Amino acid sequence: MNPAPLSGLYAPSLSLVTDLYQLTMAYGYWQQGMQDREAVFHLYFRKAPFQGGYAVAAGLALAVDWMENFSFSEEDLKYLGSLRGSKGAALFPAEFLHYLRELKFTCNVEAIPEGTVVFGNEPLLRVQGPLLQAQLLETALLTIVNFQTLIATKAARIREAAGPQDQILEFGLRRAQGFDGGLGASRAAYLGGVDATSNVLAGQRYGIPVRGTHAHSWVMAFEDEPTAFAAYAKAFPDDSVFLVDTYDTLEGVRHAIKIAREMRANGHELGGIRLDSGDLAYLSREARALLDEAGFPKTRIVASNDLEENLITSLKLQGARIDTWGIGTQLVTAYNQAALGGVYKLAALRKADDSGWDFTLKLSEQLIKTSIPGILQVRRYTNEKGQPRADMLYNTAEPLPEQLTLVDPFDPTRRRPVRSEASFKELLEPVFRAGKRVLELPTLAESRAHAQREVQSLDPSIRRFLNPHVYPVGLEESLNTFRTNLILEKRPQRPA
Ligand SMILES: Nc1ncnc2c1ncn2[C@@H]1O[C@H](COP(=O)(O)OP(=O)(O)OP(=O)(O)O)[C@@H](O)[C@H]1O
Ligand SMILES: O=P(O)(O)OC[C@H]1O[C@H](OP(=O)(O)OP(=O)(O)O)[C@H](O)[C@@H]1O
Ligand SMILES: O=C(O)c1cccnc1
Repeated sequence: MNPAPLSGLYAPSLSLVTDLYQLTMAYGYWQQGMQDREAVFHLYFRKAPFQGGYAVAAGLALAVDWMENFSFSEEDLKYLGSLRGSKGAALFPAEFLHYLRELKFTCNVEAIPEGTVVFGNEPLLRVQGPLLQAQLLETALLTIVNFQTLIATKAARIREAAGPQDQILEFGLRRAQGFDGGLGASRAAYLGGVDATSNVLAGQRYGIPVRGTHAHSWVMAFEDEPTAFAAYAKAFPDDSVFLVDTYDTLEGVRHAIKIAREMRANGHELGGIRLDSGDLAYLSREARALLDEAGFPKTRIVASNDLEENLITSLKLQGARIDTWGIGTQLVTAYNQAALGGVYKLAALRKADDSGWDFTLKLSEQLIKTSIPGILQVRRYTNEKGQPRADMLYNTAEPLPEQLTLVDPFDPTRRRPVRSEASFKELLEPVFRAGKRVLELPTLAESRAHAQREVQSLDPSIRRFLNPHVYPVGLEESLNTFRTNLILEKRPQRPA
């Protein structure tokens, strides 16, 4: 299935999904005659979310869709034309609105494919093109990539805790940040490794398998629990999972077994039971024993109730017999980290006389917040098994030296020479050339499979939740020297 647009929820146009300042800057660039100066921006985050050791890149297909549809409709222009400054004059003059009407997307875009594991400071996207256009992409690209990457990473962590065999169902829509948050979260959660969603729109839109059980209200709507189970089994004789905790969980399991026997007599099998409260370790062990004794060793045990990766890990350590995890709130809201702080920074600007590049840098008191100049590529070095060993950021606008050395940008005394025979791949791939898409996008299921391979290829020390090992991401030495000199040049040198 083709990645369908997020558009549609908020018809008719999405090009106004932006912050006002992007448009005021665009007008200013146009007024200055700078609109077509070639610029390079990088989109990257600084720290992996959840105090983890990695992130799973996500959102590219949605970003591509948004960029392909980038244009201002008559309605958009009418609205922009109606905006007034504080003295009552039009914020944007008619000539500029006309310019926006005619504007065609002509940027070059490179991106790291969805599902790839990524680390702090690595550009997930690189946009090169006319300054005004590249600026106008900022907000939407960040909105898409920050949330998708955050949720895909959370899902990958939940997969890590559950292990490769267990089923993971995403149940979060009711707790999501609005319809769009729910839809986007279901997509990213699937990409990051869940098996199915209860979100029907996400199933329709993205081809994600839809699954579910039933609610307490179903049981409460009948005179007793066995009658409710029997009625559900009648409706879905081969697709029933009974929620057993409405009154008394283990009594509920016995009722489920009673109905499962009747189903079997009619040639059907109970799919599973669901536990949604109480001590899930104890109850799942007891439920497993009751089901096994009664001859239902294949009946699955689903658990839900505010679960997340650390709880799953703990339940497994406690010997829980849960094989299917229903995860809602904690996953779709990325409960313990509200947002990924990805940024979009200008890194190069063609000189006004077109004689070459000016590499640009955003200074900060904190070195981690000081940006990296250049037209960057990410090179991933791998070992003989294809496992990532270290990444190198380098400036593609400058020739690479013969002997490559990775330098830790936060501690230049930490350096690693690169063996000349080391295998590597370049992570940023061309997506748009002069506004035309040149990359065939993988399906969501393909990106999901890629994500699982990628996470598995990481050393367990980087995947663990508690104090993960820091994966080495270095600047190529000449880039690091260039950046340090640029920092020294830009930073005011105040006398002591
Ligand atoms: N064995 C366990 N070890 C650690 N945490 C558990 C265990 N069993 C359940 N939990 C978790 O404890 C948290 C608190 O559960 P809580 O007591 O609020 O729910 P409950 O009262 O059993 O059910 P509810 O309030 O939904 O009816 C939940 O996140 C649940 O997943
Ligand atoms: O706990 P989550 O991970 O968010 O998973 C989704 C929850 O949604 C459902 O119940 P709901 O929360 O509507 O009611 P309940 O808490 O009373 O079971 C379901 O039973 C889960 O408990
Ligand atoms: O199908 C389920 O069991 C389900 C769906 C949404 C939320 N909680 C549970």
